[in-house]
Amino acid sequence: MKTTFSYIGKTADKYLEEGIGMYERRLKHYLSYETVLIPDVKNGGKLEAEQLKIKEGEQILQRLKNDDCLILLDERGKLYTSEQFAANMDQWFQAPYKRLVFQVGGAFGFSEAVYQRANYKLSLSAMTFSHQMIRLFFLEQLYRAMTILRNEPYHNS
Ligand SMILES: C[S@@+](CC[C@H](N)C(=O)[O-])C[C@H]1O[C@@H](n2cnc3c(N)ncnc32)[C@H](O)[C@@H]1O
Repeated sequence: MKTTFSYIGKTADKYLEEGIGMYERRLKHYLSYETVLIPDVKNGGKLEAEQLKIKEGEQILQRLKNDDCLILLDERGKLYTSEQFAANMDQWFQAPYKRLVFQVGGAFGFSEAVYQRANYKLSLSAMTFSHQMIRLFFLEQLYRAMTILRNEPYHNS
C-alpha cells in the first residue's frame, strides 16, 4: 500500500524544507511513500476564507480515488500517543485500501466536502500549528511510527 502525504502550496521556509526532505528520504526506506504538492489556488489571497476552503477542497477531492483512505490532519481529530499511531498504521496497512492519504488543510482548514469524504481525522496536538510547520511534525511522527513497528532504537521512551 502506498502512503501519500499531501499538502497545499510549496514549503516557504528553507529550514522546514530541509527537515521535510530529510524525513521523506528516511521514510522511503520503510514505506512506499509519495508527496503530493497541491498548487496554491490562483489569487487565493483575494478570496474569503470559506471560498478558499471550497476551492482547495475541490483540488484535494479530485486527486482521490474511491479506494483511497483519506486521513485529515486536524487539530480537532483523534489524539494518539506515538505508539498508538504506530499500531494504527499497522492496522491501516492491512486494510483493503490502495493508498493512505494524509492530508494537511490550507491556512483556514478544510471545506465541509472534504470532512464528508474523510475516513479519519488525526490530531498531533490540541494546539494549532501552521499548515507549513505541521508538515515537518507529521513526517517526524510517521518516521517514528515506522521505527516503532520495526523495534528500532529511534523511539526511546
Ligand atoms: C492553521 S491550521 C487551520 C486552522 C483552521 N482554523 C481550522 O480550524 O482548521 C492549517 C492546517 O494545519 C494542520 N494542523 C494544524 N494544527 C494541527 C494539529 N494540532 N494537528 C493536526 N493538524 C494540524 C491542519 O491540517 C490544518 O487544516
